Amino acid sequence: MSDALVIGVLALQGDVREHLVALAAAGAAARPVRRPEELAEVDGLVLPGGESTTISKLATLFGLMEPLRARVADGLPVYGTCAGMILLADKILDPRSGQETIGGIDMIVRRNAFGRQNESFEAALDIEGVDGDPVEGVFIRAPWVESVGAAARVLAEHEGHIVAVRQGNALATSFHPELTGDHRVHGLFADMVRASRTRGSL
Ligand SMILES: NC(=O)CC[C@H](N)C(=O)O
Repeated sequence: MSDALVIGVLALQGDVREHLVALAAAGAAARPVRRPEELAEVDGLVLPGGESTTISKLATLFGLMEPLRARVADGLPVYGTCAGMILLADKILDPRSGQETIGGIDMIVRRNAFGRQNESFEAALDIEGVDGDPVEGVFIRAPWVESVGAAARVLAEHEGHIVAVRQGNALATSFHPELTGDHRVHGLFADMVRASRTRGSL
């Protein structure tokens, strides 16, 4: 494997390109992931925003669901935004019938909890692990986290609702930092990937 930090973006549906740009700005070699062979080559993976039911159906169709579960269970650093957060939840409160998740974070997520598309909003958030000014969070039909298990750490809340969580190598946010040009959250994730790779090579 090369020295560059390779971070993939699951590219089945959703705002893939914006994450590729944000990851490159955070110093990673960013590439789309559509096939199991591509998944095998990355040091970390972003699950983008989009429609979680569509992404999960396509992941099953493309033969990616089981490899994704296996790699995440094996400690692959992974970052899910919005629909990606839903995919990382061990449990969804209101799943569509047949909706599956990858899992990885012991949390219960409520889909569309912050309302519909036309109720989208931005909010300034203090996020543990991100220094400096608050991060401008963009919420689009966003989920929130109803509750987390003992192993999961809450990194940010908005109006009393949990909107950022980390458990081990898995990070999830209800909002979309890839849409603002502020790449500090992607930088936090790149640091997680770097740390995990260093540990792995010791
Ligand atoms: N912006 C988003 O990713 C929306 C997520 C969408 N509401 C879902 O359930 O997947």
